[in-house]
Amino acid sequence: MTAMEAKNISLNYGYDVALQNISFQLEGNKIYGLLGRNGAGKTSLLSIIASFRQQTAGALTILGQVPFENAEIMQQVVFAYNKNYKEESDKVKDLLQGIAKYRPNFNMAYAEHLLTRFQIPQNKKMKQLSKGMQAAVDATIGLASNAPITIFDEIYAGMDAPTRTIFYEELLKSQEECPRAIIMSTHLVSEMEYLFDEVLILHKGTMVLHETYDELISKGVTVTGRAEDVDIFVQNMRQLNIKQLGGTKAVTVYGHLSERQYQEAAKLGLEIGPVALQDLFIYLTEGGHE
Ligand SMILES: Nc1ncnc2c1ncn2[C@@H]1O[C@H](COP(=O)(O)OP(=O)(O)OP(=O)(O)O)[C@@H](O)[C@H]1O
Repeated sequence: MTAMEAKNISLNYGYDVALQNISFQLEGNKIYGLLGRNGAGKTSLLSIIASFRQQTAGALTILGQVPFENAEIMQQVVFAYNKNYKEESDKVKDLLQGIAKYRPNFNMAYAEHLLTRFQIPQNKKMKQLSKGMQAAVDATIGLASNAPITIFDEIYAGMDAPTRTIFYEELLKSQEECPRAIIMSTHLVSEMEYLFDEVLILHKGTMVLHETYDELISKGVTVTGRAEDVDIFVQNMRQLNIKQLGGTKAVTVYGHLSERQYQEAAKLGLEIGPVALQDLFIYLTEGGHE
């Protein structure tokens, strides 16, 4: 089922072009990783999906309808981002109760379970929580809303590693119980890649890639073995990453290996392993492939 469709979306801020001719579809039961370097346009795109902004050109539909100023559809989208709670005197539990009122699928029992796991005191005022704790409340709102389109815009950066791990665990569990389209923009590519069913890469306001995680990861391999043998094997290939430890070298290359290359690698005793999404991401957004 198509949960969202963008057709030739563009966004200008005055004379600045932030998004150019973006088209893609999201299905209702997948986790999407939205990657892009600083200023690529991720937040701009997510704000349009959440109806915080309107595109300059192009068409967007959510569950078959135009979302902008459409109250019914806006309830179906939750946009979790690092909100500024400096002035927020509401206690955590009151904030959640307020949100639950206009979110038809909000699961308060689950929200309470999440707050307990994140060790957030529910009776504290929002403005009295630390940045990381506020981010955990943003994550709680995003997960407990059970919205068909759930967006997390880089909310993880302020969370410490144990909190992020709890968030990832809960995200996967919650997606299994209540599948939806989840879009996560991130810079934490290597620690989050296992979450993604599909990956979208924005670069300078254009969508340079939208593929399943498995397709994307098959675009490269890592060749490991004796340094001299690896050097000869990869000499005519596009090298994305090189690591050397003593006489052993691991080189990540872009492209598929032929059957003959696999045989040659085996003869040389080279190990062929997967590519890290992070290496592909850096390569695809460095301009090296253009
Ligand atoms: N309110 C605004 N007014 C003018 N230009 C803006 C505005 N918001 C964003 N931009 C510009 O639009 C472009 C895309 O910004 P956006 O915030 O969408 O990128 P991003 O991919 O989310 O970046 P980051 O990873 O750094 O958060 C940038 O060139 C930015 O300077």
